[in-house]
Amino acid sequence: MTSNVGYTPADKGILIVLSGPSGVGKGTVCKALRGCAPDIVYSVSATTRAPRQGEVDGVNYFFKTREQFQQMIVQDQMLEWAEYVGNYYGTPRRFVEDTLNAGKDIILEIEVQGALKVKQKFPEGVFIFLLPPSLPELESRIVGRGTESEETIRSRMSVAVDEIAMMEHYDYAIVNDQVDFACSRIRSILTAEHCRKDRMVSKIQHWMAEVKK
Ligand SMILES: Nc1ncnc2c1ncn2[C@@H]1O[C@H](COP(=O)(O)OP(=O)(O)OP(=O)(O)O)[C@@H](O)[C@H]1O
Ligand SMILES: Nc1nc2c(ncn2[C@@H]2O[C@H](COP(=O)(O)O)[C@@H](O)[C@H]2O)c(=O)[nH]1
Repeated sequence: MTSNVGYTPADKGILIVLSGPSGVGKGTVCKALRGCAPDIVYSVSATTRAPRQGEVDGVNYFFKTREQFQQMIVQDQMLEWAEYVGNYYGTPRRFVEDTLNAGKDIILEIEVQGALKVKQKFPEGVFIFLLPPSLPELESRIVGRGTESEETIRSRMSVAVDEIAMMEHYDYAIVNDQVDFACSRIRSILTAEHCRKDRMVSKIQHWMAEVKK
């Protein structure tokens, strides 16, 4: 018999974490998911990194100074946070909790250190790791995006190998060969996760209690 310990009650949303090395296509896949899975809510992270061209505060990230970011940590506003290649990144806690409590699924696009912290708090979450078809293809995607300096690309590529080694802590791994395939695999995972009997237990227990009344 499997235990339902740690599983989200059926009336709560599912927390999905999407990680993968820089340039693998997390942002691109999430953007495509917005079109094909409009019910999923997206968590907007806070960061001390400077905005890239076209990035909008409050949409892509909440852009913060280091002082503001530290203040958010001290005030317990972060579900998790991590330092990645010289900048801080973190997930505002309240929005995630409110979304799950409202019964909606939410996706966090975050790196591996933060993902492990989330896993401690939400072991019932669904942890998905996005892989590149190869390391040369990963490098060519970061370079091709044209947003990073050569030095930053080198740093991100060297972290990438260690990040991929952390894949064992995730529930699913998807190769982002084509964006639409990656999206449909994520949707399939989510459909299956919604059907896990463990997630249904609290609902069934409620029905049983009603019948016994
Ligand atoms: N399946 C794919 N095939 C080819 N190119 C892709 C694919 N997915 C994403 N890309 C391209 O790779 C580059 C990096 O994608 P994206 O910015 O989404 O990566 P990311 O994982 O979010 O990176 P970061 O962690 O640095 O923010 C972009 O130029 C994007 O268009
Ligand atoms: N631990 C967290 N990691 C985050 C968060 N938001 C984004 N990220 C990850 O940081 C790197 C770099 O992002 P970039 O936008 O500078 O390319 C990437 O792996 C993101 O997934 C967060 O809130 N917490």
